[in-house]
Amino acid sequence: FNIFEGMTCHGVPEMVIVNGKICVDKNKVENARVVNYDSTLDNAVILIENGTIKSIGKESELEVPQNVQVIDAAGRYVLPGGIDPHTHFEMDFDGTVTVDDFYHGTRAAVAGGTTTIIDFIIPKKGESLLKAYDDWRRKADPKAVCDFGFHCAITWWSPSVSEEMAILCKEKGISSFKMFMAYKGLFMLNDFELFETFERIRDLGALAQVHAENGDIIAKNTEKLLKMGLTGPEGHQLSRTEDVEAEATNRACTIANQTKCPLYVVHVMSISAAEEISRARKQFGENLIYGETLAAALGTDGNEYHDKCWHHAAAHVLSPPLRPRQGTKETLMEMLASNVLQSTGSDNCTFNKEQKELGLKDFSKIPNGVNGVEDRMSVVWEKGVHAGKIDPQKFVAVTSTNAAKLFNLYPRKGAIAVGSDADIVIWNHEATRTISAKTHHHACDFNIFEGMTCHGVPEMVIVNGKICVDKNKVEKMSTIPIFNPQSPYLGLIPGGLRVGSTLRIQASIQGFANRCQIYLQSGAA
Ligand SMILES: C[C@@H](CNC(N)=O)C(=O)O
Ligand SMILES: [Zn+2]
Ligand SMILES: [Zn+2]
Repeated sequence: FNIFEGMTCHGVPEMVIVNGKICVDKNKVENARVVNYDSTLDNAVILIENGTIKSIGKESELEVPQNVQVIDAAGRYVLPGGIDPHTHFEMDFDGTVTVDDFYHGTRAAVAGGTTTIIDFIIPKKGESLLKAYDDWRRKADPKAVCDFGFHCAITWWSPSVSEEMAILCKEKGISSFKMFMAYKGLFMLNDFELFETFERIRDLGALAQVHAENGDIIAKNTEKLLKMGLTGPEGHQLSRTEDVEAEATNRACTIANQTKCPLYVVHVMSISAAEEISRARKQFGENLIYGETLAAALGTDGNEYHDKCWHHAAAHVLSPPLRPRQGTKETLMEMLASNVLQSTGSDNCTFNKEQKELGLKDFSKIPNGVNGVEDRMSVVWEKGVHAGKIDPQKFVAVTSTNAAKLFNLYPRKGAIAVGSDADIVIWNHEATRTISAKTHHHACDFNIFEGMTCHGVPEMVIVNGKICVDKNKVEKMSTIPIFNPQSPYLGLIPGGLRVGSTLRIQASIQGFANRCQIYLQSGAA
């Protein structure tokens, strides 16, 4: 009942800004060119209400409610918010912590057009996975300004780990586990353990991920190079050349095939490793093997390790390393175009100058990791769409939808569709931006894309229906909400089964059912 029923009033709030966040809950995007991974719709209108996409269509087909805030998207692409499936905010790496915490990291993500991130819970060897989960939630919940999910790393193996994996799947919505084949003594598992973790992951209906480098070869090479007196950052790449990454990629794909466990190879950094994935997908099936590359691998290369400035070279140290091989960036983009690789992450794992100096005398002590979560979308647009290698639909696939499908977020995330979350980017494909640590939103003091000019700028970023970045209109508004009061943790749909390149998602009873369409492969049970 409304006591003012039928009363007509002058004075309508067109925009309500709370703590710098435009909070009006009804938006209408018009004159939109809506691009999903499989379709493009011109002159479309999107109605958003309470954080969800209410309807999409031509103006004449829709009932536009009162006091709706109108956003004109004429001349722009309207894309699903980016999903970055690989970040490490506030992560302890061998005794030092990444400087991008969940506030700076998610703020940088949203500033660049990414509206969902999936970070990694990394238990120490011997540590309970459930305790590590709680630790990461304590870090993320109070600070994240966009939705987030988690993968969990398996850094040691025992019956208790196996047990806790099931609890993470069933009660916490974790549906992917990462094993390290490198970082000997810190995170690394041996082949016997890999085999058993893959079997467990298969039985849980989850997805295995690997960091594919041969950790034993790296350890021996590091010893040799340091003994020869080669301590600089160039030693990092020399200790783990492409073949060391390709060998482990091959081995992981073999174990996936032997155990029939679906595998997603993270941060594919070389042509050799990508070729292994191409072969494995042909030999073992495209439903079993998936691959991800990084903005870093698409936007820069291993020649940076020979820079005369030690800090510049050390700032580019991550694992697997950037490759000096001519044509690597272009080939990895072609592998995305031809669906040998399915997604792009950032592996955002940032350390400042003083932290990188831990390796001043020994390259193996340089904390591994670089930035990428803010610039990933623009780098992929510049090296992909603007370079004529992929079209806007494929851009959506590799920066958002494929990750949503692989990690059980689709169609809630990764689509502009009725019922999906209103995570939307208004993308100006003609505008350019020049990347710099002076203007980025990261907490770190270095940007590996410094000076790079990219076509493709997120002019407006809408997160769960709230305008969080608005480059053109409300200048004074803080570009990102101070923090998101309710915890935006995405309890992923547990136990999603992967059938083919789409997912058959078991609708969970926890209320996703009405949002989650069941995709049954033709002929699937
Ligand atoms: C530890 C983490 C980030 N660092 C990196 N990739 O060098 C990873 O290996 O993914
Ligand atoms: Zn890794
Ligand atoms: Zn990583």
